[in-house]
Parts: sequence; C-alpha cells; structure tokens
Amino acid sequence: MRHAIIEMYMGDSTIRHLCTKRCGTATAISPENWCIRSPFLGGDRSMIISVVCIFKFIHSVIWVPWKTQVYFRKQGISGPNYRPIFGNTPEYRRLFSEVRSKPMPFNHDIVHRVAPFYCEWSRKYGKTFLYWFGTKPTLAISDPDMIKEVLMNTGDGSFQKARNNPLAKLLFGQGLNGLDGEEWALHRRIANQAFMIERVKCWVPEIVESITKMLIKWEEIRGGGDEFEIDVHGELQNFTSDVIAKTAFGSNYEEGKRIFLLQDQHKYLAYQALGNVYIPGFRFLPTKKNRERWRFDRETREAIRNLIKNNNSERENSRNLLSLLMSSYKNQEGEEEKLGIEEIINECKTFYFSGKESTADLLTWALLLLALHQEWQNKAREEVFSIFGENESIAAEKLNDLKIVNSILCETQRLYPPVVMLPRQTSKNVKLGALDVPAGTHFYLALPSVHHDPDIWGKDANEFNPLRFNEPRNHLASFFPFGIGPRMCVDPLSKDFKLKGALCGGFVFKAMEFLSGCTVNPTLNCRRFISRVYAYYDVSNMIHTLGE
Ligand code: HEM
Repeated sequence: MRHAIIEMYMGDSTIRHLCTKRCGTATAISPENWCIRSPFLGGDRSMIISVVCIFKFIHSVIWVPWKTQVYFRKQGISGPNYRPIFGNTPEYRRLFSEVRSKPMPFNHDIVHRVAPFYCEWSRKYGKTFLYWFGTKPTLAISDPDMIKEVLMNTGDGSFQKARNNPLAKLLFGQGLNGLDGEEWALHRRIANQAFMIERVKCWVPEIVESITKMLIKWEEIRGGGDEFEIDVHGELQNFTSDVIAKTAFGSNYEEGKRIFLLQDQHKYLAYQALGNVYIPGFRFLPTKKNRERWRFDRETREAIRNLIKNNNSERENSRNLLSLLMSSYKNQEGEEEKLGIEEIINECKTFYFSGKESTADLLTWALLLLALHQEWQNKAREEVFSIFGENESIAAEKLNDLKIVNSILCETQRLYPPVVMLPRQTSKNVKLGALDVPAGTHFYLALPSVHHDPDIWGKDANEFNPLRFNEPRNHLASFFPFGIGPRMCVDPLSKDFKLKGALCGGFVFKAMEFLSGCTVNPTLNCRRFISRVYAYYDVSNMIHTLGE
C-alpha cells in the first residue's frame, strides 16, 4: 500500500530506489507489480500523460496558429508572422512605447498614436490583415461594410463579444459588457427599461447641480484672477462620477462615491492584466496583485449589497438607477423579469466603469477643441443663449434643439472617440464579406482609422469641422463612437442629453482658451493598457478665463 501511495506521486526509478532503501525489495517489485498496485498512474501512464500534454501544447501553440495563418493567406490576407506563445504582442507593445516616447506636435492626426500597430501593419499588409495577440488570431478590419456586419451580428449570431481576460473580468466583465446569449438579452431588456429616455430626462436637475458645484469650485480656485490652473480631465472625472453616483444611488450617493473609489483602485490592476497574455489558472494564485483584486471586488460587492438593502426600504417612488434595476418588468410575452441581487451588483459596477471615463474623456476633448476654436465656441454660446436665454434654467425638452452643440460633440467624438476597442470573436466558422473566417477568430475593428479616413471624410479628415455633420452620413459604420447594433451603448443620456446638458449648463457660457503653445498628446494610455484616447497635458491644464 505504501508503495502504491508513493508511486502515485513519483516516477519509476524513484520508487525502485525508495523500496531498496526501506525493505530491500527492489528486485521483487517489477514494473508489472507497480501497475497492479497503482492502477491509476503507473510509469507508462505518466509517460502517456506527458506525451499527450506535449502534443496538446504543440497542437495549440504551433499547429493550429500555423494552419490558421495559412488558411487566411490562401484568401489573400497576410500579416506579421506568428511567433509561438506570445504571437506579435512584443512588437505590438514596442510600437506603442516608440510612439509614446516621441513628443507630438498638436494636431488631430491621432491614429498613429492611438493604434500604431494598425498603421504599421496596414501599411505593410493592407487594410485587412491578421495579427496575433498571444495565440489568438486577430483580424484587423476597417471596411465599414465588414464592421457593420460584425457589429450588427448578421452572421446568424456568430459574432460574439470577445471573452475578457479573467483577471480583468472581476472588474467589468460580469455585467452587460461581458455577457452573451440569453443572459445578456435579459440584462439588456432590463437596462433598456431603466434607461428609458423619459426616466433619464428626470436626471437633468442632478446633472445641472453637479455642473454648478464644479463651476463654483473653479471660480474659487480662480479667486478673481485672470488665469488659473486646473486639472481639467481630473475635474471632469470627478464630475462624471458625481453624476453617476447621484443618478445610480440617489440619496445614498456619498456611499456610492466610496464604492467608485474602490473601483478606481481596482481599475489599474485590471488594465495591467489586459496588457499581458493571460496564463490559464493564474487568477487563482494568491499573488499580491491577485489578493488585492479579490479584496477590491469583495469590498465593492459588500458595499453595493448594503446599498441595495437600504434602497429596499426607501423604494417607493424612487427614480434612481438602482431602484429601476431592482424593479421587475414585463417582457414581450407578458412575463415578469427581474434581476437577482448579484446581477444588480454586477450591473452597478458595469455602469460606473462604462460611463465615467468615456464621458469625462469626451467632455475634456470637447472643451479643448472649443478652446482652440473660438469661432465655434461663440456659435455654440449664441445657440445656447437663443434657446435657453441667458439666465434660464435648462429644460430637458429643449436640449434636442441644440443643433450646433450636437455637431460639435459629434465632431469631437469623430476625432477623439472615447472608446476605441469593440472586442468581438467568432463562435463558429462564418462568412464575412468574401472571407471565410474560422471559429475563434478575434476582431480589431479599426474605429479610430475609420473616423479619420480621408476616403470617407474627405481631404480635411484630420481637421475640426463640425459642419460636416450637417450632411447625412453615407454609411452607418463610418461613425460609431457608441457602437452600432444590438450591443450599442445602453445610455441614451450620453448620446443626447448629458453632454449637451453639461456643455450648455456651464462650459459654453464661459469663454475659455488654453494657453497658446501648449502640447497635448492624445495617445492610447498604454501604461494601463486602457483602450481610450487619453490626454497627456504638458501645460495644457491651464485655462484662461477671459473675464465675462
Ligand atoms: C461619451 C460617453 C460614452 C461612450 C463614447 C460610450 C461608448 C460605448 C460603446 C462604443 C459601446 C459598445 C461597445 C461594444 O460594442 O463592444 C458601449 C457599450 C456600453 N455602454 Fe457606453 N459609452 C458612453 C457612456 C456610457 C454611460 C454613461 C453608461 C452607463 C452609465 C454606459 C454604459 C454602457 C454599457 C452597459 C454598455 C454595454 C452594452 C451591451 O453590451 O449591451 N456608457 N458604450
């Protein structure tokens, strides 16, 4: 028996040696006997298992990628050569660090900063090419027809949201963003109800209150002087988290803000994980970072759970997002649908994560562009005054009349889209245009390149020209800052109301310009591997108030 136990863990020669030492039976124990005594894992077995493991490894790390590469090449799609295990990730990262190390004169030609790998490889291999993130084949596409097909998911449901790196999933992958199939459909139906435009309009007073609070603070910092310095992006992040906390948690918004602080800390660890090739099983190891991740997740969930309990007692007539998510709704078949507590917690985390930075990024860029283009700032201000009057409060119904402000925001999102990664993968073999795409292929939809493509936008594609949005667009997928199709952004506020409200509520009333000679570097914030356009300011956080 003792032999058998030892044998379970060790190879043949070791057991022979141990037996000789302990009972001198080395010759008595033949390999056949070992097998009888330990029928589960004999020497031959472990050998077989090792061979199978090696075979599987070679199969998935060498054979399948090679086969996939050849499959695409036969269809005329090339790309950088696959390298075992890491794919093209080292080169991908090198290209990012190269662009980040160079100063950039301020212009709107940002694609080579935001997606240097796309610029480099599309130049060498054409607009559609194949590259490798680890062992994941990734098809880069920028043809609006193909993008539309993927996002509208017309390939009979075969283009799914790509699965998150499990380490990042803890932060943002358990809600709408990371779900698929029936589970996603249920969450989406409930989120759509919660975000109905009529409900959302009720939040305008809260939004205006947050803007006013922020502007009072700015005035205090200004202290009556002509110039003041302020971290615009940081301020706008506080503003958006204030708004989301208020609209999500109503009177409990201070507690909501504490939760968001925990999420912010968690976020940096999640971004680090996204930048690396994931090794299966790594998330279970109690490394320092993993323990931190688990702690942030535990504390956030506990805090939201408590808020849900409190919210339950004050639910009557409550119009905050949490109450709306906790309500039950009738689906098309007339059946009642409701989310469970853990699902609500996941959605609260998702809304904060999805809403805060994207909105703050967009407002930052809008402010900067208005500061750089005084003529548009004046036009926007005139429009706001003509619709609301100089001292009138903001009426939600009138926000849709802000045509110029709307074009300015569209042009801002065209040049500086806040979300630049819309990850998708195929769940089975599909046809995309003329291409046969095998199951398990990931997609990079080159959103920034499409938004800056001269073939679509004309020679002045890299210029700020809101007038272009007066013309109808030729193609649905030529401008998609909020995505398109079933997985399009869930928040109608961000498309229509909040941004306009934010701008007309405060910013465009103030004449602002940034210090001349400032350098602003839009780049993909690689350090945290966040797929957003992010501003690195040198001295550009300076705002001059021109004095009213
Ligand atoms: C300027 C602001 C915003 C931009 C540019 C933006 C952009 C986007 C984009 C491009 C997608 C689609 C992603 C994909 O197809 O893979 C998306 C989805 C989503 N957004 Fe937004 N978003 C903004 C604000 C918000 C806000 C304020 C919230 C919530 C409070 C929000 C919640 C979501 C959610 C939950 C999804 C996932 C929808 C689904 O998968 O069904 N977003 N957003």
